[in-house]
Amino acid sequence: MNALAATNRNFRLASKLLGIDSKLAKSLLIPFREVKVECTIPKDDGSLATYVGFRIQHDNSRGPMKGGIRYHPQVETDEVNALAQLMTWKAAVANIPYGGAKGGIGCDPSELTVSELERLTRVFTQKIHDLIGIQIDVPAPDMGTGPQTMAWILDEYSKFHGHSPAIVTGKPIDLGGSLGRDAATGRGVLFATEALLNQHGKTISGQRFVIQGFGNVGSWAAKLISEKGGKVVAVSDITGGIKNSEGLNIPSLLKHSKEHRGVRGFQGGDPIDPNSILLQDCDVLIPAALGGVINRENANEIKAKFVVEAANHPTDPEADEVGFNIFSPCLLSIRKYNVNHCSMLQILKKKGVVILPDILANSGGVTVSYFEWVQNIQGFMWDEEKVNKELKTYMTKGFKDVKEMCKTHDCDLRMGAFTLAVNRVARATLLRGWEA
Ligand SMILES: NC(=O)C1=CN([C@@H]2O[C@H](COP(=O)(O)OP(=O)(O)OC[C@H]3O[C@@H](n4cnc5c(N)ncnc54)[C@H](O)[C@@H]3O)[C@@H](O)[C@H]2O)C=CC1
Ligand SMILES: O=C(O)CCC(=O)C(=O)O
Repeated sequence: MNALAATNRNFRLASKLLGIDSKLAKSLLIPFREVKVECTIPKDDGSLATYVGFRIQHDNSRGPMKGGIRYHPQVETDEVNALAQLMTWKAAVANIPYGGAKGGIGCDPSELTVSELERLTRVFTQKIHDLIGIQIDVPAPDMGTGPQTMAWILDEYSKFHGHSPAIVTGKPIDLGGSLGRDAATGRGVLFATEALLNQHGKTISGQRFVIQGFGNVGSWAAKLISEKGGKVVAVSDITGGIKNSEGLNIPSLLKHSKEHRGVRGFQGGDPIDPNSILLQDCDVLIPAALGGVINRENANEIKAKFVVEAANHPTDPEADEVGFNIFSPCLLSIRKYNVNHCSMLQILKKKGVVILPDILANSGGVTVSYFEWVQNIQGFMWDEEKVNKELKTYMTKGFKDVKEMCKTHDCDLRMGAFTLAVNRVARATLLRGWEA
């Protein structure tokens, strides 16, 4: 299922559970603004190249819109729309005062030089600078981007609007970035996983973890989990996969990955086909790369007991469902019975796999982005201990709030997170008098 259809499906299920009428549901679903820009830059060899950029702003009822900028060949309208909508729900689950947005450029950053990336980022910023703003829409890093990308956006934006550190988060510390933002999504994944395991009478230590993706999120999650005594038995990235049933030495793997730009060739384990990573034997599977990777083709073969969604929408609803589509009468006339009936058909659930959904599991990144924005606005820097302590408080509260919604609506964690989020955004929308 395409990313947008999948996200819309989760939204519709949640609004039915909440009893939201179709008029309000429509105004919650339709994006505020969708921008597509052509970015033409000179390449280092003197030729010209054009890349398509997007900024999609989904909702601002709870505050300025917030969300990352992704550089990846698969960036296109529906994907960015889905990611923007997920940001709205994620910020609401975390209970931070933001709406949702997402952006990106359809390009392969590994094929561009640093100076080409800088020119592309600056042209993209020139095209969207009047649509973003400290109280309007605040970008951040996502796949294929990082602190340097944010520094270029900050600099280009500041040429038009004066020095504006709060225009982006996830920027370098020297330009007003927050201590702890780099690690925040991975650290949030650790806190959320701890909360989940504790509910099941388990701790991080003693569990075997498999992680897909060894970039910002995957590598920090691996580091923090292994420091807590978790055994990371396999990881993969775009370059390859590596496995060691005794547990990989994560500090050595991090060093190798930095030096060789990927995990391939690491000597502390056996190489595996990266396409087999999700099927490796483990207790906790952490997809931390692309969307839609757990799908009806592989869901039956997943051996993990827990899936912690560090990536955005890694689980295709077709992995949750068999012969179940969003137009089925079962969903159109949904009642609690029908949701349970439909969930009976879910592959992963039938296997007893517990899924910690993305909008909760990876909300640590945007939460510390919020702390960064607050620090910039106040002109006062927090120490890292305070950042990490506050992050733990937010992640633990998010988990508790989601569990309460699960109890109220007798639903799984994904629907618990969606009902929590949609309810909060719906309340803000109604209070503002924005119902369509
Ligand atoms: N950076 C952040 O703060 C946040 C990121 N996320 C999500 O986490 C996921 C990862 O993002 P980042 O770590 O920031 O990106 P990144 O660009 O730092 O790392 C991406 C990783 O995925 C790997 N990868 C790409 N294609 C792959 C494939 N086909 N198979 C295996 N590995 C593959 C890359 O080699 C790299 O290791 C994305 O879904 C992103 O939207 C979610 C919340 C916040
Ligand atoms: O830090 C942020 O503002 C957004 C991070 C992001 O893009 C995400 O959570 O998917």
